[in-house]
Amino acid sequence: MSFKEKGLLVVLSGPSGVGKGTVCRTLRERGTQLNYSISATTRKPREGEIDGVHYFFKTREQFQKMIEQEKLLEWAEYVGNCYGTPVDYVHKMIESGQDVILEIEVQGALQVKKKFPEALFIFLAPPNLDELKSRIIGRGTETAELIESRMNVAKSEMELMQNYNYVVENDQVQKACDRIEAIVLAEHCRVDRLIEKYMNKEGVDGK
Ligand SMILES: Nc1nc2c(ncn2[C@@H]2O[C@H](COP(=O)(O)OP(=O)(O)O)[C@@H](O)[C@H]2O)c(=O)[nH]1
Ligand SMILES: Nc1ncnc2c1ncn2[C@@H]1O[C@H](COP(=O)(O)OP(=O)(O)O)[C@@H](O)[C@H]1O
Repeated sequence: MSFKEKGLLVVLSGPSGVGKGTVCRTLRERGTQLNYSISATTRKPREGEIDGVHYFFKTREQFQKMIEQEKLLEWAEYVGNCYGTPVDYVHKMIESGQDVILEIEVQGALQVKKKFPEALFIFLAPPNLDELKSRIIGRGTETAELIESRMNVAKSEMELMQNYNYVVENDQVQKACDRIEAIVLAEHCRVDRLIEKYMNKEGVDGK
């Protein structure tokens, strides 16, 4: 009989343009054992984005229905569009012992904290705000007006980092990924996570 352990829910958030998408993609390329939740959004697809791969693209009405039917673990309106995490995927993975990572903005992360206080909250921080702006401009996906909106949101988002367990600076992508992998590994070894697993009668007594 083997010991049972639930999967870990990792919430990675931080301001737009800090590099969340890049870091998640790099973790995936490295083969890090994390499952990536695909969010629903009312945002229009960018060039190259595929429905069901990058996001589940929804109309406002469809998104509203998902909220009413309690299909979202959390959701938030961000710079004029709605984004939310489908709850079923997260539960299925965690219950079957697999880790899940959510790449979401800060308001949604705070909602997850209320529902899943045992999740691991990591705030990805830019080296400074000038660098953040350069990254958003460099990505070339936003108009000048949207860049300003995202920068204004970013400044208030930075103040919410105190709600997180860890802050990881994304100065260099590979270093940021090393830090995240180390944090996730350490989290798996925490006594308060493992005590139930090892002290569970079924697990201890079973041969
Ligand atoms: N709360 C919440 N935020 C999300 C979700 N999916 C994506 N986001 C966040 O929404 C923000 C905007 O996403 P997007 O338009 O794809 O732009 P980008 O991530 O800045 O390239 C980012 O901060 C994402 O992390 C979600 O399911 N819930
Ligand atoms: N550590 C880094 N150093 C320099 N540029 C970076 C770094 N991380 C990400 N970038 C660049 O910054 C831009 C925004 O990154 P992205 O992953 O889209 O951010 P987010 O998902 O947080 O909005 C992209 O052009 C990306 O290539």
